[in-house]
Amino acid sequence: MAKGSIPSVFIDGEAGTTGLQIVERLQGRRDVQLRSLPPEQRKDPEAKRALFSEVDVVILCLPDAAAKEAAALAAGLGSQAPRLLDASTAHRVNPDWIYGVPELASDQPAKIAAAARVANPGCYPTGGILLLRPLVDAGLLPKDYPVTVNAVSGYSGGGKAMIADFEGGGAPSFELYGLGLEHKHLAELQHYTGLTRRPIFVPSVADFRQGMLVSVPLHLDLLNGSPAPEALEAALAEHYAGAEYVRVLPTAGEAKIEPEALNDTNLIELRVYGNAARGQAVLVARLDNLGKGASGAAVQNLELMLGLTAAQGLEKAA
Ligand SMILES: NC(=O)C1=CN([C@@H]2O[C@H](COP(=O)(O)OP(=O)(O)OC[C@H]3O[C@@H](n4cnc5c(N)ncnc54)[C@H](OP(=O)(O)O)[C@@H]3O)[C@@H](O)[C@H]2O)C=CC1
Ligand SMILES: CC(=O)N[C@@H](CCC(=O)OP(=O)(O)O)C(=O)O
Repeated sequence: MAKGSIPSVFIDGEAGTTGLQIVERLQGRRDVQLRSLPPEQRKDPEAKRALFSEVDVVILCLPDAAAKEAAALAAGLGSQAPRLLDASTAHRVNPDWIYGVPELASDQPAKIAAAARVANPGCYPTGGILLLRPLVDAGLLPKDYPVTVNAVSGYSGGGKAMIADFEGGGAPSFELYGLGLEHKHLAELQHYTGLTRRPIFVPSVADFRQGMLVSVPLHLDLLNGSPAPEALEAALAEHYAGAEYVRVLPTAGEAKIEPEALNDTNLIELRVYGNAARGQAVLVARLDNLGKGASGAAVQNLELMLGLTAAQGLEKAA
């Protein structure tokens, strides 16, 4: 039950890249009351503790260490504790938290709706998991398939520091990274796809602010039943039938795709590029790293947690 007549939300880290975009998405909604701390108190634990006890949900948009501190602070409030929605990497494979990908399985929305603690997914895993999990569940992709996930992100994915680097001219126009093969998203990527073999993940960042492509090359003869590319597309389409924000689209003969088309939306598009004669395919997800990859997903989860509808949110306050 809400602490007031309209559910209240505090965004801890509202001055950061993800936090600001959630504020933008929630501002003016009549069905949510946004609470805030004065800038000089935004890192003050006492001020946070007082506000945490007054609100229904705290959205954590903080670095991992600060997110863990905030979660501990909330836990210390006992029955006054707010529900938490954490945008950081800190709790994504923690069994005490519910993973905030509503499209993961048919019972996931209900789990998110009932959860006291929800971990918003990472931007790259959102693409990788939505591409791969239905193929694993359908028995097409063997769980021990040697999966490689390649991806490119806009530089806002690196938060305020990376934005300053790129916009200040201090960054290269394109760069591969994560080449130590220990990227922080690997744990959730493997856990929620159900893969038993650790995937190889090769992220990259380029000189555009926002947008993302995640791609997975596949050798079709190594999949169960050597499916045609169309069978992979059909399995994805069947899994996401009715999913509001996921579109499974034909490639329509196109052999290229750019990353920015879904910016400022909460949509994700999934495509299967295939060459049946060569027995090869590439799965591609396109999303906004700050939309379905972060802030849009957070608002989608918040709506589930509070029983709000997206349509209500579109009616701005008079
Ligand atoms: N950018 C993206 O595409 C995505 C980011 N995320 C995750 O969201 C979280 C936030 O990232 P992002 O917004 O990009 O990062 P930013 O660096 O842009 O913002 C982080 C904000 O948190 C503030 N902060 C740090 N410590 C505290 C504290 N103890 N109390 C209150 N505020 C604090 C920072 O303040 P100050 O400026 O003073 O340091 C800053 O304003 C991270 O965990 C990130 O991994 C998740 C998905 C995508
Ligand atoms: C371009 C860039 O640096 N991207 C970030 C991921 C952004 C993100 O989604 O991070 P979390 O969801 O885990 O918080 C990175 O690779 O660390």
